[in-house]
Amino acid sequence: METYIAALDQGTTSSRAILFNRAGEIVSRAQHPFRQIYPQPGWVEHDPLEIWATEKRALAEVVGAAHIDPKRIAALGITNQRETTILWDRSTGQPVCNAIVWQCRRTASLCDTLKADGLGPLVAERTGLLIDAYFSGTKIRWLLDHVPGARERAERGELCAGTVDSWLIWNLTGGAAHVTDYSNASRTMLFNIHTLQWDEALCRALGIPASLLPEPLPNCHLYGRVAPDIPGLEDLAGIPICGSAGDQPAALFGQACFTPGQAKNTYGTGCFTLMNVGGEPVASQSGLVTSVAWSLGGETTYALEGSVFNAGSTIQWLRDELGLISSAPECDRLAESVPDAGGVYVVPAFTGLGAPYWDMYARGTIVGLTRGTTKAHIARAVLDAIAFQVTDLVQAMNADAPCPITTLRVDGGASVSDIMMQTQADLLRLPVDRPAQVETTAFGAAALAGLAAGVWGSLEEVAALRRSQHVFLPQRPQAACEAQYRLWRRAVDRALRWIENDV
Ligand SMILES: Nc1ncnc2c1ncn2[C@@H]1O[C@H](COP(=O)(O)OP(=O)(O)O)[C@@H](O)[C@H]1O
Ligand SMILES: O=P(O)(O)OC[C@H](O)CO
Repeated sequence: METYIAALDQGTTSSRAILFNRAGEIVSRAQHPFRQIYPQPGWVEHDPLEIWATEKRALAEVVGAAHIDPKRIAALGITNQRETTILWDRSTGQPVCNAIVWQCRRTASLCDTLKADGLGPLVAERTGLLIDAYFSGTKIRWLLDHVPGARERAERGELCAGTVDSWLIWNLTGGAAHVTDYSNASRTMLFNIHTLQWDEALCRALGIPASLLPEPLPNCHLYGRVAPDIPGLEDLAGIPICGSAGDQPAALFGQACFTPGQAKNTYGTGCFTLMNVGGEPVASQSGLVTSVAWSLGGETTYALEGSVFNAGSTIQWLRDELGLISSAPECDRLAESVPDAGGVYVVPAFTGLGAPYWDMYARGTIVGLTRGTTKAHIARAVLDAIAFQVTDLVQAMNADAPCPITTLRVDGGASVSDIMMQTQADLLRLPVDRPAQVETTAFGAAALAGLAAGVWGSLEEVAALRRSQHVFLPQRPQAACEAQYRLWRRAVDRALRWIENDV
């Protein structure tokens, strides 16, 4: 009889659920977008109750659509937008305010203070990160400082803090489990990636009581079971929740990058290039960070990572704010209608720039406009910008890693764009390998849960499920690509340090 594995993929712009069978095929899927809340320039929030409601609905729908006996679901895996921070009441389960999203820059000045206080080297050594508003630590601190009564309630042990994995597992287990996995924990700036525990010195430096934090656990682990009384999920009661990872390490896992040196890039709201660097963290000299990718069977695998804050979100901006396109695929069609961007460069530093620049004060810019610039050139420049940013990451990674990347595996919503994938291969001078199944993030979570539940017996079995759909090879002359890349770097210079004070 067929066995199924359910995965929740809680992304920045939508909540998804996917049901996989043992062959790793999608049996059913459901997806619900939710509100992006921008209370001030540079600030981004989500409503935690909306995240839970949309994820719960998606899960109920995938099971309903598959017309299967829910008892055939062997395991539930969770994957999530990382760093986004939620604070909630331990007894009522009610969030104390909106979630602060990973892209939010509100703690930029606090980060400057921590840097000025000389905390940078300790953060790098213990957590593998650098000090930036991106990571959860300063977001928790901000909530404790700004939500009335929060610090007192936290000190009395009345509140829970967590990233979205913690929030979902808490809700799915009816409040029985306040946990996180090592990959998510390692994005907080509070987690020691060597000892796999919360770091007391960093918690103290940020003024965060340890009682607030979830229990950090490995990625294949029985975190809890679906509670019996969740409206809409009654049929799923008792299903073990036994796989969890942040969406980027989950994609690395789902892409079967199990050998050190293998790398992937995910083209979603942002872009995230991760390389499996094996059992020891790598200290980056090039503006990358190191996080726990996963920990299975007592063995921890680390990933070198470059994160770009705005990628697919730039296509959404063309659609929603500028009204230049009515859908993301239309961006491809427009871009394909011109031979190149006509000298236009878009730097989508809407919320600053992440790796390798790490400039919280950069802002977006468009340069190279002429009277002949059309919206097709802008669309093309946006797709180019995404590929340029990934080129920045791969170059940094090649400088840090023991051996250079030989193939880039790709996935994520925007990886369906052929024109962008071709541009990527041209710029990198590398094969860009897109799998048949681009839902690698959800599959990674399902694979972790399926391994824990014994649906799959080994990493080799999981790796055998991956198929390439298309491998893009470099086509354009190298000299032209290099000239274009040099202009990109010049455009980035124009965007850096655009605003000087706190956002
Ligand atoms: N045909 C397309 N061409 C280019 N980009 C696309 C296309 N379809 C979707 N996208 C982009 O993919 C992104 C969504 O990817 P997804 O992996 O679902 O993101 P997330 O997990 O961050 O919510 C959106 O930002 C959207 O602009
Ligand atoms: O929601 P995504 O796929 O853009 O991923 C968000 C990242 O995890 C943020 O670090």
